[in-house]
Amino acid sequence: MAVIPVELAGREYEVRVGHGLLQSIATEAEPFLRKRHVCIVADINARANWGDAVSRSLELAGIEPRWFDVAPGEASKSWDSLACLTDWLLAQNVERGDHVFALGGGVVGDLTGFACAILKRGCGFVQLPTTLLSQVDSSVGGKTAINTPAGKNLVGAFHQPSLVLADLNTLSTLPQREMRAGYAEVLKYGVLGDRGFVDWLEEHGDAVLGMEQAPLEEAVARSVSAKARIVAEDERETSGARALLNLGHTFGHALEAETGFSDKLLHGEAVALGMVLAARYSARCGLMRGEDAERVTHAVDAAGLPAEISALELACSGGDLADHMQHDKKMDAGILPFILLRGIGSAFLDREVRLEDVAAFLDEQLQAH
Ligand SMILES: NC(=O)c1ccc[n+]([C@@H]2O[C@H](COP(=O)([O-])OP(=O)(O)OC[C@H]3O[C@@H](n4cnc5c(N)ncnc54)[C@H](O)[C@@H]3O)[C@@H](O)[C@H]2O)c1
Ligand SMILES: O=C(O)C(=O)C[C@@H](O)[C@H](O)[C@H](O)COP(=O)(O)O
Ligand SMILES: [Zn+2]
Repeated sequence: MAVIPVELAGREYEVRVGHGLLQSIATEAEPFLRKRHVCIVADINARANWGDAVSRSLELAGIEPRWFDVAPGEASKSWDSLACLTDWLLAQNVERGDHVFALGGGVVGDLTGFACAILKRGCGFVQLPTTLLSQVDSSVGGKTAINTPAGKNLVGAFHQPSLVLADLNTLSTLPQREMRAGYAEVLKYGVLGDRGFVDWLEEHGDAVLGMEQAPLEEAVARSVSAKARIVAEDERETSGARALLNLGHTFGHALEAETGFSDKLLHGEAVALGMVLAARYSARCGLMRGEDAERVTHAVDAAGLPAEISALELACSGGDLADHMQHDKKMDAGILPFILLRGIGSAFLDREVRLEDVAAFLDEQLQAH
């Protein structure tokens, strides 16, 4: 098992990455189980596959699990779900000192984390991520949110979990498409700040996607360590360091909005395509060599992720996509900083980008091929 600390000003929590953590959850999470029952917010597919293991461990320790089911999909990151969940948590008499557990992917983690941020002005929570994406990214760092019709994650809070248990066994039931989507965020850590990790993924990516034990554990642990380092440096995305984790997301969130947060494009797929667009735009601006942009495109394509926006056959213009970007949370005094690349492993925040130029670039990309 790998144990990665997330060190914040004055506090710290652990991300544990390993096999079989859920079947000993009562021991792993013992300090956060202070009553004879615990509230668990669960994605229904995660619960169907892994709920019994969790229940068994808790019940053996004399703790009753109380379940709140969440339907799969982005639609659950909504005001309606948040209202139902907070009402249910209140009905369970959750107190500020209690911990609510989130079992599932990023949707359940983001929704539960936000509910816990506002419940009685803040109660504890523990992340039990069951998708590759949530293990390497969303369960760590305390960004919690729901979507609104105006865009992605537009209402939320920073609220850190007290513990993250990433049980790699849970990935054995994850559909391959979801594995690939999570792999996009793994690749992101390399492209934004660790060229050596990109080299490693080029060699071991297939083994990671094939869920071979050692490479999978290494990929998850390296990703979590990269995220923990950045979050420790800039917990609330104020200095610019954390904004680099948004590589591919300015494009990606616009694509998710344009496709209605639907299954047509999963978050990880949008990020993969967004990374390709950020790399190509960087090359077009003369910031990065064209061959490095091609290398990013190839890494995305080789993982079975979408690399060409034209293939989505969107009925929109570059300007429409740029309009979605107006809601981006990085927008500052009318300027939207973009995360661009000087090379693989060298992302930076560019405040000089003109949205009209991005729109023109996207028009070219929408028509290419
Ligand atoms: N807070 C953050 O820092 C952060 C970071 C990255 C992404 N996100 C958010 O995370 C969300 C995407 O998360 P995701 O990719 O985990 O998607 P998800 O939560 O929608 O889960 C993906 C699918 O996998 C199923 N599933 C989950 N675990 C399973 C398992 N073990 N076996 C079988 N099926 C399982 C779910 O039912 C769902 O259909 C997006 O909303 C994104 O915005 C947040
Ligand atoms: O943790 C972060 O910081 C990230 O940016 C991680 C992203 O992968 C994640 O999708 C995040 O939710 C996007 O943040 P947002 O602030 O653009 O909503
Ligand atoms: Zn993301």
